[in-house]
Amino acid sequence: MPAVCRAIGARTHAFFLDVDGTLIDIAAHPDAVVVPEGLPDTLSALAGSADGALALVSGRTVERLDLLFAPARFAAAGSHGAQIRLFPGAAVDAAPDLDRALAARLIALAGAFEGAFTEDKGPSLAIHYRAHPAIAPVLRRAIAEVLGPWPELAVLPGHHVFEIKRAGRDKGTAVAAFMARAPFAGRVPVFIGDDVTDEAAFRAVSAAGGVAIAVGTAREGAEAVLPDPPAVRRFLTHLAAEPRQRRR
Ligand SMILES: O=P(O)(O)OC[C@H]1O[C@H](O[C@H]2O[C@H](CO)[C@@H](O)[C@H](O)[C@H]2O)[C@H](O)[C@@H](O)[C@@H]1O
Repeated sequence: MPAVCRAIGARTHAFFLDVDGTLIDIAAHPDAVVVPEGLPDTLSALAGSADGALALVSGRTVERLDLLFAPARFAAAGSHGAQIRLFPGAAVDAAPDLDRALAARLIALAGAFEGAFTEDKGPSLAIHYRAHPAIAPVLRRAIAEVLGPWPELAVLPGHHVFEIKRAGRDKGTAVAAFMARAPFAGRVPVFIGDDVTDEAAFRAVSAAGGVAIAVGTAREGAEAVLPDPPAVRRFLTHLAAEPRQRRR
C-alpha cells in the first residue's frame, strides 16, 4: 500500500469514490458491470465509521448508482457533477437536462457510427465506442461540429466514451459542495479515481489539503496509485475495519 494511504483513517478523512474502473471493474457495456458481493456492505461500514463522510462521485446518474448498490444508498454526485445528493436521504439537485433536440441529434449522430451507442442521462449524454475504438477521432470531430452552436457545453473524454455536458459543474465542484457542509467539512478529503474525468476532483481535494489517489496508472494531480479496483476494495475494507479494531 502506498505510504500516503497508511496515514488515511475513517475518523479523520472524508471519502470521495469514483465508481467505474475504481470500485468496480470495467465491463464491455455499462449494463454488464458486476458489483462484487460485499462491496455495498463495505461502503456502508466505512460511511458509518466516517460519520457519513463518504460520497460516490460518478459519471453515472444518482438513480443508476442507487440501483447498482441497492439496497445501500450513499451521498452521491452523478452525471459528472451535474447531479448532487448531499446525504443519502436528501433529494437530488440536478442541472437542467440537455436540450432535447440537441440530444436527439447526438443520438442520431451516434447511430451513424458502427459500434457506437448513447446513454442519455438527462443533464449529460454519453456516446460510447468501446466496441470500435478506431472511430474515436472521427466521432470526436463529428460531436464538436454538432456542439458548435452550444459553447456552454463541454465534451469530456473517458474510457472509450465521450460525455457531453454543461461546463461549470464537474467532479471537482461536487467535491467542493460536499466539503462545505457536515459531515464532510473539517475532514481531510480523499478522492480515488481512475479516469481523466476524475482530474477535476483530484485538483479539488489537493486544493483542500487532501489526498488524490489514481487507480491503474499515474494521473495528473494524483500523488499515489492503487493498481486496480480489487486493490481499492481491499484498501476500503481495511479502512472500514480500522476503528473497530482500535476500540478492542
Ligand atoms: O465516473 P465513473 O463512475 O467512472 O463513470 C464513468 C462512466 O462509466 C460508465 O462507462 C464506463 O464503464 C462501462 C462499464 O465498465 C464501460 O463499458 C464504458 O466503456 C466506460 O466508459 C458509464 O456507462 C458512464 O455513464 C459513466 O459516465
